[in-house]
Amino acid sequence: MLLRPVIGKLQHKRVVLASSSPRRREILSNAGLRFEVVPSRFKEKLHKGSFAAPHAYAVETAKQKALEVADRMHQARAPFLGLLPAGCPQVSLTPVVNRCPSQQAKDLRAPDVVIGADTIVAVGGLILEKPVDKQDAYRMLSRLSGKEHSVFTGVAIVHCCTRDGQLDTEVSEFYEETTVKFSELSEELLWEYIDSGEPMDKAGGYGIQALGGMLVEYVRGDFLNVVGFPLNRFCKELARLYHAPRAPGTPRPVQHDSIPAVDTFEDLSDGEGGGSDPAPASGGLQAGGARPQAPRTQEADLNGVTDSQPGLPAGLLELMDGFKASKVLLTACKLQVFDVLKDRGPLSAMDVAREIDASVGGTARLLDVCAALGLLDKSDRGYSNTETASLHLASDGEQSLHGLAAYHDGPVWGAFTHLGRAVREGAAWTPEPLLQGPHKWSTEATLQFMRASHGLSKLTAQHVATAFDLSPFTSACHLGGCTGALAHKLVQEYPRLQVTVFDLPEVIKLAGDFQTDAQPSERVHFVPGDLSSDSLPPADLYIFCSLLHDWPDDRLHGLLSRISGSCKPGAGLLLAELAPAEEEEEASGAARRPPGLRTRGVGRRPRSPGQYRRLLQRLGFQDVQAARAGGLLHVVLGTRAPP
Ligand SMILES: O=c1[nH]cc([C@@H]2O[C@H](COP(=O)(O)OP(=O)(O)OP(=O)(O)O)[C@@H](O)[C@H]2O)c(=O)[nH]1
Repeated sequence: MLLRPVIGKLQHKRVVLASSSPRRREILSNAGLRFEVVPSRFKEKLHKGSFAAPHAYAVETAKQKALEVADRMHQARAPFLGLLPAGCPQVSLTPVVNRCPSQQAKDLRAPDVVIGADTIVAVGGLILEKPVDKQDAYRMLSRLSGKEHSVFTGVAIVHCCTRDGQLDTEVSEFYEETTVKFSELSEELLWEYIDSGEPMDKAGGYGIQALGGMLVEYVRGDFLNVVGFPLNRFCKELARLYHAPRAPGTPRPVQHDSIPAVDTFEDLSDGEGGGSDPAPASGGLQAGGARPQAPRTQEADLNGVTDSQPGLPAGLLELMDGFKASKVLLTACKLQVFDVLKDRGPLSAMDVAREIDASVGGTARLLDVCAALGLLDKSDRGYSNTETASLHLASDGEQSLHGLAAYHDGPVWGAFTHLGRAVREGAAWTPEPLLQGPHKWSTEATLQFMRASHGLSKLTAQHVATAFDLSPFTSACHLGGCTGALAHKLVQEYPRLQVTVFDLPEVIKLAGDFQTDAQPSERVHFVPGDLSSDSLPPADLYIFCSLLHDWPDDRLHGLLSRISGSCKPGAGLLLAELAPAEEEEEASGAARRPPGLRTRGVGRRPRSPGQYRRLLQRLGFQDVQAARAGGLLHVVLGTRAPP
């Protein structure tokens, strides 16, 4: 695999993307880079007039963004130290395996590499950034109408290391220019576009990757550079940094004791360290088990002197104390910290303590750790939610995962607290209510499970519904469809589609509590039943979502062959299941997999799309295709062949 070695250069490092841009995150994760996201707080207000050229402004802003994050992460190590027992080494509180997609918690290791970027549009001597309001977007877009302009993205790659408690950084920076020509835009088109809301968080007021693409006559240069990150140039820069032959006596380009010497990279073959090898990130842990960092042997230190001491087992230490960060997050959710701060921050610790009815000292400590984990922002004026916290950790809102947090803090935490007993007795690693079987679930236990499932389904529904064009189907049945979150998304997307939600009677009875639309769709029907024993409602598309990944093979084969047997030729089977850890990490370093809702423990490794494809083909399905759904799931669709 020739593509991987370049990105693979960063594989064993703690890489941080200092950007809130979802586009940058996607570009880099699609390229297989593993990283965390810590948005920069650097205010983009450098004096433009003091730069000789627009690109210099973009590069300097990118650099300041990255340095601010490197510095903050370095500072943020302090609040954790008090949490560790005396004599405990300074290790991460958060194992990679527990990182939720958007929480990107910080840990105690300083980052190895921080990447910052800034995209601007330059036209007629002016620099355009993101519009501040609609009028500003109008001014920008009318300036671009009918003309060519340049898009510059400045990028800074900051290598960090800590010496005697001080942060040392070394910056590589570059920029890329792309020329874009707009068609003449009528007033009507302009306002329609502005009213779509798309321009507001985009440099120059347009998104070339979406509706804005319709305004563009041609592009000269790297398209991804316009979208926000010049991937091609970035890879060349990595290759230059890590491959460049060193003239005798010249310093190594990267001065960091956790980055292998240039010579080491030069020797890497594809199979060894170039990225196709699912070796762990530095000190990181993969779902399914600890993979301690390989001991460091002959690496160069700052002065080029080799150090033959073996490295510390950072991965193991992370694994040992990672649960603390989870508990901090779950506790803050349970105490409604993120609800109190939503739309109201910054608030002092005292104000928050009053609202959550807790001690001031205890609250201040909790808030500090949340800030160090990247869940809250802390300033002189107090604490406020990060965007992620407001979006996913407050209890209201379309993308809230509050229910999932409560489920983990309650039944899942309980099950894992008694893991030793479960192992001794050979019991499943399963929350007590699920263990007893659905007919024994209390209403509250069922509701708690459904809240967790509902949050996760709402988050993934759009991706699943649109991974393939399902418009040829007129009836679908979501098996284990729980609250109907996916069903409602499907009927929104496909106006001809009728969807049946099939789930246990206990679940269906309570599903009505989760309907938020004033007018629930008449095209969604709920049917109670048991997958393993009852006959399935007729449909020309059957769907499973996040249900089967940890089922044993025999049970899975049994169920799918029953479905295959009852499908008419041409009927579809769509499986949207968790991607295996290494695949998901390849696709998205930032989007790490949260524990599956129906995971019976942390046991079975999810199947790959190839495994599902082969299984479906064996069961009589043809034209089996696979697609990725939002970094977390992969979706496989097959059509029943004539017998
Ligand atoms: O065609 C497109 N052009 C630009 C974009 C997006 O625009 C923004 C540019 O803003 P900036 O570089 O300041 O980055 P931010 O979003 O503020 O994130 P940081 O946290 O890194 O400052 C960028 O998101 C581009 O992706 C686009 O989407 N399409």
